[in-house]
Amino acid sequence: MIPVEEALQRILEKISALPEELVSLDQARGRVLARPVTARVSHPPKAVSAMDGYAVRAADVAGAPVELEVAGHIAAGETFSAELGPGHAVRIFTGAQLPRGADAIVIQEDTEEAGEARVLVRNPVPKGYYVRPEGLDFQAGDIGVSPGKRLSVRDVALAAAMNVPWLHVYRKPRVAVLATGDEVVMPGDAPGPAQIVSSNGLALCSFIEACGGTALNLGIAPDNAEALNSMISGARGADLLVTTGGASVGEHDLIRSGLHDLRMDFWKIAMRPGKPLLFGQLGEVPMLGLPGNPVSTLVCALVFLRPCLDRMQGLSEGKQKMETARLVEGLSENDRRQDYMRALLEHDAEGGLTVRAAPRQDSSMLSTLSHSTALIVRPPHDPARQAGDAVSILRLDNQVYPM
Ligand SMILES: Nc1nc2c(c(=O)[nH]1)N[C@H]1C(S)=C(S)[C@@H](COP(=O)(O)OP(=O)(O)OC[C@H]3O[C@@H](n4cnc5c(N)ncnc54)[C@H](O)[C@@H]3O)O[C@H]1N2
Ligand code: MOO
Repeated sequence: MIPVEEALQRILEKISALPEELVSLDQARGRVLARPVTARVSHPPKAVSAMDGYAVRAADVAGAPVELEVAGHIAAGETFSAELGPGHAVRIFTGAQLPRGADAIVIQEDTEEAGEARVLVRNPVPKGYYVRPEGLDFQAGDIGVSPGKRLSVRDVALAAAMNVPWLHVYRKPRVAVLATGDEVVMPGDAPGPAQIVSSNGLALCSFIEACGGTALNLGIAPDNAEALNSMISGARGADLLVTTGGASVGEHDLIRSGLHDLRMDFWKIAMRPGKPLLFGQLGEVPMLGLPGNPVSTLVCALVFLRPCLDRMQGLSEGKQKMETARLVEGLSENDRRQDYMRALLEHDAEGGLTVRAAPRQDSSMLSTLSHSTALIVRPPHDPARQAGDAVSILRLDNQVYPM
């Protein structure tokens, strides 16, 4: 059994960033940027008013109250060619460009009409008051978003404002998913008397999509080598193949022994759940063989599949972010497998983070996994722990990237 860290390293050695492609902005959210977003315009392109009111010279209203002559009217989108002379104001609206000579805005609430084309300004305003100077937000040539970032809605908004309608992003990883086993049927089908419903195929597809990949669901292969080889050939051309089930030692477990084109790198790791994990290459396609127990499949997806998807998309992260929490109840000594225990996060009276392991850790129990908010990660041979001891945890609520 090889350690988890070594297994991850050996997997990642075989995974690299996919080529770039160009996408339109409306397809860009959630993709990982491959080249910088560089502003093609400045924002605002010229100084503009931040309020509805009057553009003035601050020096003219220094002795307010004072009356000014209204020399014109500028709405957003209009330009005003004349220069604002001393003793004059121009009626202006939010987003409209300031006339030359104006250096401040008086909001309309602080004015009064004073006859035909005249306005009374009640109070003085400083230079620059309610003026958005040219390039306040960004200047043409500024870098808005740097490569290697997964694009948020805010990044898309910024790229749009920078007038960059197409972005270079890494291609989405295409990941083929094959579930195996005579005992599992597709969700929605009626299970036979000794059958259960397959959760793993759909769970993996949904995990892959949530991590920014495209899942190719190859269905469920029965436990016979011919059908398995035929169905798995559907993964040709994918960037990665993930199987679930059939990875262990039983005579119906065919993933390790029954695949014609498999070149195995390693099998079996010091991890619970997830011991029979397999990694290799099926033809040209890297292949991750996950154990069939549903919790094992998903914990392995978090620990191994997620870093692969990140790397293929050009993200440098990849490593899971560990935190610490104090145990609510003690734990007995760990054996030689790194343990990922399903658990609930809580807070103590002082607001400190605490964690409580689920009473049953059976790797078939999806209900426990679904209700858990964290995994307690215990290294091999971790000694017995008492209530109050600090342990490492992985949060389950923020492991998949925020939408
Ligand atoms: N003698 C031994 N038996 C087992 C060992 C071992 O070392 N020696 N390892 C155990 C461990 S740990 C695990 S994990 C499982 C993994 O076995 P497989 O990867 O071969 O998976 P299966 O045997 O096919 O299935 C295990 C379990 O999961 C259920 N399953 C399978 N596919 C799905 C699916 N798509 N959706 C939901 N549930 C699924 C299946 O019905 C079994 O209950 O092996 C242990 N045995
Ligand atoms: O390692 Mo298995 O994945 O414990 O249940």
